[in-house]
Amino acid sequence: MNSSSIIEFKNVTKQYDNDPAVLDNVSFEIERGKFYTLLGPSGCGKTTILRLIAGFTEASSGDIFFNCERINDLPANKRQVNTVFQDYALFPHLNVFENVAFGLRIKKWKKSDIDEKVKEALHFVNLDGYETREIKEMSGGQRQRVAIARAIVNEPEVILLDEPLSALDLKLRTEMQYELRELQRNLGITFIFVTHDQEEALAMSDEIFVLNKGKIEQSGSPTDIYDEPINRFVADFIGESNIVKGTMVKDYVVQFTGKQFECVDQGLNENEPVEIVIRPEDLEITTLENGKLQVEVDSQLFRGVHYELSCYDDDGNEWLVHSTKKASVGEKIGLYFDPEAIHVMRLGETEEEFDRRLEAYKEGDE
Ligand SMILES: Nc1ncnc2c1ncn2[C@@H]1O[C@H](COP(=O)(O)OP(=O)(O)OP(=O)(O)O)[C@@H](O)[C@H]1O
Repeated sequence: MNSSSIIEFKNVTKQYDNDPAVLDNVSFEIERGKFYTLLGPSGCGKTTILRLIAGFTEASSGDIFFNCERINDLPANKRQVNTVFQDYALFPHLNVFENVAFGLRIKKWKKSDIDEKVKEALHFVNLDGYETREIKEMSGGQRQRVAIARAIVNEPEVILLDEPLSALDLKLRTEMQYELRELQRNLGITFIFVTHDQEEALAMSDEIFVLNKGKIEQSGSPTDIYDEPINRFVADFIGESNIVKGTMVKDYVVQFTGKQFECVDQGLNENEPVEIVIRPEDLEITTLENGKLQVEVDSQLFRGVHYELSCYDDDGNEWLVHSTKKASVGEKIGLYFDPEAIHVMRLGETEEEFDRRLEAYKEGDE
């Protein structure tokens, strides 16, 4: 275990009865003081990972470490973690102060210490002066803050947050994203946040784990995951993408749609079949002659900041384009892109193989 790691999963599997594994031989490390996000579609196992860390459920096999100690058999109340649930799980009959103080009262803290700690926690979440308010008199965003205050008052080493923003409307949700991120930086506590919203994950995290069907497909920083998705699932799940089949002709040359293009990838085999990702915002509308691809515009929507065009090439591949320029439906246009805009994905590449290739690519960049 790395010395900066606080949690480690080693080959952890979770299975209910004879059903397929909900988590399938999952291994990862969580470093102290960072903001992690578990991202993936419904049912992929995100909450199960949180429950295993919190001690609300047991692993079927594998080892879970906390500060280098194996904690598989440690009861939930002995673990240095607190959970903020999706519905906040506040006590409706207690006021704000008592909700936050609850854990400290159970630990039989002195009244004066409780007063001080609760005030401090409420200050951290911008709820000074709300001590005597009833929970039912609080808005969704305020309830969320009470739930966070209740988690931080125990000074856990790790806070687990299970879709804590999903009940909020879009504007409040965006505000709370900033606040949560700020709070995590100020507290320096490790946050493990669960969401199925990729934009939220990209905006908030130091590290993202992308999960699918009980496995981690890819882990890395938001930019690594967005710019260099390991496979079709990650590319599709994180933002919109154009994905086509191609062939790596040789280092720095890739072929797709029957043409060869300069790219920045190297280290793959000659003539290896690959998949190509180009993000819609990396495609520029230009004249037919100046385009690297020639397409016909099938539909166009105004999205406020940009136009979203759906276009087709002669082979029937769809190309999504996000552009501040507009075109006309039925018009034939050219699409231009830089070599850096082409992301090459190896078919069936493991995360280790991919990481080695990403490192080599980054070193070549420096
Ligand atoms: N107690 C249980 N018994 C049987 N199956 C369970 C149990 N708890 C969870 N599961 C199954 O485990 C799988 C993963 O569930 P989990 O709650 O971890 O997913 P999730 O990624 O958090 O999904 P969501 O975003 O919908 O909350 C699901 O298929 C779920 O039905």
